[in-house]
Amino acid sequence: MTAQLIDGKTISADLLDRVENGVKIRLDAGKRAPCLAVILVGNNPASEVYVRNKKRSCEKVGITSVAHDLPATTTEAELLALIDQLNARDDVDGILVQLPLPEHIASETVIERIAPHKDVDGFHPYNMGRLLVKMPLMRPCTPRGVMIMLEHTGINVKGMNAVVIGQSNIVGRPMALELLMERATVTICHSQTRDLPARVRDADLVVAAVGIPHFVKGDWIKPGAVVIDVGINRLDNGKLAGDVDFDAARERASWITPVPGGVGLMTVATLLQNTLDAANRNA
Ligand SMILES: Nc1nc(=O)c2c([nH]1)NC[C@@H]1CN(c3ccc(C(=O)N[C@@H](CCC(=O)O)C(=O)O)cc3)C=[N+]21
Repeated sequence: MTAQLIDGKTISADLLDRVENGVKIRLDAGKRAPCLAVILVGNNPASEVYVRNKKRSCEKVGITSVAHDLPATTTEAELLALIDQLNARDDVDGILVQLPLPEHIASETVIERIAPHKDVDGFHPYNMGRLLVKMPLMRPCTPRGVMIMLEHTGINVKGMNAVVIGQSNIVGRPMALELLMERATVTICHSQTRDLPARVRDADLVVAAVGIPHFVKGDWIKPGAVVIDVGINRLDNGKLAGDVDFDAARERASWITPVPGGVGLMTVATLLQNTLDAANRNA
């Protein structure tokens, strides 16, 4: 069996069209365009690329983006003061602080400072807690994007054995909560999990979010399983690789996401959906 591709390009383009439409509906109703503030501290080249992509996607759908590019020497107090200003502005709907931050800044402190209703990343403990109790407000972009991909593909996770590999705050944990909300039987695996291959072999749905290229081997995949690859790993040859050994996994899975062209594109599109949702709730 060769898996069918879950195509992030098509599905994210579809989502961006829906967001663009949502923006038009606001404008027709005499409301202003949604506005996203993007804060970048320092000059991590990967972060600069991501932030540029976010800006370009905003333009495409008619969302206003305001860039705050700060030097690497910015103090935590200065960053917190900027967030306070943006929190207080009625014309800013979403605030995104690009991660990772320089080491002298505590990202937990920064994330907690963002007003929860402007936290378009969904990383604030308030928003994580809302997801935990099945009252989601702002949902983390990557897991929400994965759920949109599954729905678009017609995959119903109810009753599936879902294995999430990775327990991070930004992907693994909220991914598990999203799948649980749709009544999958969810297992979160991590670096201390015993016999990970055995866990994966039992999975109808695998979400790989480890950050190690080709970490998940093809022969771990149960025949017919759905494979979602969240990994974005830059190899020495400059190419991008996922966390899954794609070529081998593809021979066993029923559906699989490619890298690039998979989940990453959904993350950005979902960020814009979150920004539109925030604007519609706020003003
Ligand atoms: N506050 C914050 N929010 C984030 O959402 C956030 C962040 N910080 N820091 C960095 C990570 C990474 N991230 C990606 C977004 C899009 C692609 C993406 O579009 N990938 C494409 C193209 C990749 C390429 O060609 O470079 C693809 O997979 O096909 C990847 C990774 C968001 N992040």
